[in-house]
Amino acid sequence: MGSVKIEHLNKQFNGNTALEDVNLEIQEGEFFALLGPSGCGKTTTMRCVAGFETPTSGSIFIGDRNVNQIPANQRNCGMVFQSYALFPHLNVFENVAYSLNIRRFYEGGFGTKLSTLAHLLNRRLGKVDRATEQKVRDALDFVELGHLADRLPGQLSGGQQQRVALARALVMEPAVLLMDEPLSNLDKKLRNVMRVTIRQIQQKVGITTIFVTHDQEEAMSMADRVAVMHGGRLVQVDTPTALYSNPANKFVADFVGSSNILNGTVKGVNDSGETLIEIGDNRFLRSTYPTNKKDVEVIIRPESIRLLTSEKAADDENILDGTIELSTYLGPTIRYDVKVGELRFEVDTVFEAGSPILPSGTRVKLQIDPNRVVAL
Ligand SMILES: Nc1ncnc2c1ncn2[C@@H]1O[C@H](COP(=O)(O)OP(=O)(O)OP(=O)(O)O)[C@@H](O)[C@H]1O
Repeated sequence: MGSVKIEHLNKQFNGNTALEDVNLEIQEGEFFALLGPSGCGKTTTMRCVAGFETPTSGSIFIGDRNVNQIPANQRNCGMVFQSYALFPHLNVFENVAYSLNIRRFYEGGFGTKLSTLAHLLNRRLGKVDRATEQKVRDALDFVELGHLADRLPGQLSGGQQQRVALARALVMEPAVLLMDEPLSNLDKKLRNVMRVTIRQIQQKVGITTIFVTHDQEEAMSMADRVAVMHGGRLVQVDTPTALYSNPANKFVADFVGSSNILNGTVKGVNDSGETLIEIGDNRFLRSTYPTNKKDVEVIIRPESIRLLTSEKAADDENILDGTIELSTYLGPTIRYDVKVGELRFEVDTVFEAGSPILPSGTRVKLQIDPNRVVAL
């Protein structure tokens, strides 16, 4: 069983809190991302699961088993790191075979220990018997590196090295795969390719995976569910779509995608049950988002705003008059910075070939769907 449960996990380093009451349940086969800025506790959470860090308090279960007292090498977790951590003097095949040999050493009887040690002394730890050779070949074929089995890591690209690291973790058939910023050393294009590769491999194997990243795009595009962390605490655990459309607070809204965040005052509820919010400058927005607060933070995604150039647009609370201050061409989209009185909005529109990019100074109207106005 590869499910993971974390209960009331706390971790302090020299009296400083790194994790505070972290509670998580990760389902078997789930691809789960831990997302947050540097220092928020992602790696510490993962290291506690792996057994490299001892919790100050709290419990960790892998399947039904409480693993608090179980050493790292018996937790059946596969690890993939940012740095690949391959042995430079062993070829690809030997690197993948390494962990199998180590297990053989620990689990084998005296004779096996002796023969594995002999390999070690000969610096031929990668050599395996026929029974395990097939496993290594299968793992390499799985990550499509069978043809490079004889290469040294230094003769591979970053993406290929990371696939070797993945094969080395998977060959052990772990219950849980733990990946700590595995794509951070790769350039953007390769990162995008590797996201798809890792996700496809994970789905094929069906292995429970915990993936640590500070890159929201990475987490959102790969994971079934994402836990957003901040200051050692879990802020929100949700599917990528729910995180994006219903952020629990300003931190999540800001960290996951870009947002227009305004201070608002709730003025009442109209006949349709919509909340009427004053956003300053005697301007109002209607929101279908229920709130019982008076002072709220209004969150609107840049792509939730329609930019109208027609003077004829009907007057409505949710149509604001503004002026374009800056137009930025981003390839598939155009980002407009629009001034509305003292307020500023970022608006994303889809770029259509042949249609003009509106220049600074253009008078526009911003139409905001009440369903897309989040009030927190
Ligand atoms: N071995 C350690 N000794 C002391 N403090 C530590 C140790 N490991 C982590 N910390 C502290 O615990 C906090 C959480 O660190 P952690 O590495 O888990 O964060 P992170 O979210 O993974 O950050 P990053 O994305 O930069 O790796 C940080 O304040 C860090 O300085």
